[in-house]
Amino acid sequence: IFPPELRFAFLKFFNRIFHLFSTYCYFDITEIDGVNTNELYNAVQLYLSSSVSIAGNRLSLTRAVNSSSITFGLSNNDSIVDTFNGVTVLWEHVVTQRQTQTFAWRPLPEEKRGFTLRIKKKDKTLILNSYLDYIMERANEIRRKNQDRLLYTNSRGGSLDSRGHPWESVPFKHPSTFETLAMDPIKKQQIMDDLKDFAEGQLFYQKTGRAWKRGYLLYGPPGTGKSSMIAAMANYLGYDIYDLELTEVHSNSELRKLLMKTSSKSIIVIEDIDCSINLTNRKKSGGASSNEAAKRSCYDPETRNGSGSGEESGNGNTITLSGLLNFTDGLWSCCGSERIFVFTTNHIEKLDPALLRSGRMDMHIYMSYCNFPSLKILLKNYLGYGEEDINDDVLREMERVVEKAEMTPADVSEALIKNRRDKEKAIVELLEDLKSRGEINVKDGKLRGHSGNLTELEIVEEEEKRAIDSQNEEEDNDEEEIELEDNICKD
Ligand SMILES: Nc1ncnc2c1ncn2[C@@H]1O[C@H](COP(=O)(O)OP(=O)(O)OP(=O)(O)O)[C@@H](O)[C@H]1O
Ligand SMILES: [Mg+2]
Repeated sequence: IFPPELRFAFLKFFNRIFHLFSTYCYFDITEIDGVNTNELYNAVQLYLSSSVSIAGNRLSLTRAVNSSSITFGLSNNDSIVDTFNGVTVLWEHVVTQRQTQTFAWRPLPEEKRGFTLRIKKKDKTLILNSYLDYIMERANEIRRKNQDRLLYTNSRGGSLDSRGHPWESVPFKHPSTFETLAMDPIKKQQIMDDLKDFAEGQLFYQKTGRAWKRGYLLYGPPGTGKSSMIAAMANYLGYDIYDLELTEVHSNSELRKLLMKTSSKSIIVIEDIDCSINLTNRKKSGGASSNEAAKRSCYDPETRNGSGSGEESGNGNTITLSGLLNFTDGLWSCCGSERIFVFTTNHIEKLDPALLRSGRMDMHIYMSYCNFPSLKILLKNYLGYGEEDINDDVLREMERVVEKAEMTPADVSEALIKNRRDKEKAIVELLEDLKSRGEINVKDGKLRGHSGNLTELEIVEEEEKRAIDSQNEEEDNDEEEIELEDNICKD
């Protein structure tokens, strides 16, 4: 009887009256917002999956790509009650059929899915924002926990994939953990505490005005567990790893782009930093002592202060140390947060002292040859033997010779794997091996501890001191060079 316009206006009016007097307000979170996927929808789905109990009558089960576990979800048109800060809310999963599409850039799913959140009007201002933030955070946490770590590499040499990403990823399933890592337990605990403080330190970093990042320099002979330590860190914190191949990066700006495309909660690794690129002669490159170079640097602010992005030309690879330091330390390092930088090297003395200066890399970790505490961890890992399972004399003998032998944990692991079927034989052969290597080292005077009376800690300190001394010398030379440059400029 009524014309449709009138009917529509009446319904609208009625709806308004209804909402005016209703004690609830409703929020729709649709799966697809226009043509884009709505991140909040996925987050809510994941978040609710942690609150839905398996006891429900009808649940939807999903297992995402790269995920190692199954998540439960609300099935169609089901609802669930949740509480946050003492406020109760209701979530409903709404699924309706989509009307047939006439034209679309991208085919949309046939079903229109969404969540409706019902909150009491009086609670809306109290919780809405913080509740949604909390959901996003929880969802990220669940995602990280469910998903296997990812290992990213830039080995494609600067080319981008179809989505414009310079990084290529593979699932990362390294079994190394701090438990299996053979090193001094006290040092290990310090590193674990440091990592934990970092991961939980958002407020601290905010309060102190520091960028939320941390740098570790791992150094020591090959086979002492530097790469294993990185894997253990990633497994401990649940972070992804970005393995940065510096030789594949052609300029400082490319390095910056790579950094911008890394996600937070990740470890950015540069392995063998001394070998991957010649970063030592940053100011001397191109013969800076010649007049011509000095003149050029006078007019080129980037070369002059050594801290600009300084894309130098000439050799094919124009990435510079200042570019790298900007990457880890400068303003660019702060785009994104919660990042850990790890550099590894076998020769700390070859590194530019600028990298070693205090504040650059927050922690310098020396991965040493196998000592007695690490040996005990390896025996436990590979043979399942605790101290009580090994003959006391054998154990004391091992303790006496292990440091002289200068065997890396990789060598010891090899020796133990070889005889893992016959544990007694493994112990005997390992002891023989340790003894014979120790004797050879003492005979050749190879052990610095014997010839120069230095302990391991002193050796480490000596190496770092030598590196920093050489930096001071270099700075003196640089000052002379700059004076020369200034004179040339004045002329
Ligand atoms: N500290 C350690 N604890 C447990 N296993 C270790 C340790 N160090 C080495 N290993 C064993 O030796 C193998 C090689 O170690 P890793 O690759 O971590 O050494 P690295 O220090 O990174 O060597 P490189 O300097 O050559 O890269 C590992 O697969 C691991 O099984
Ligand atoms: Mg390694």
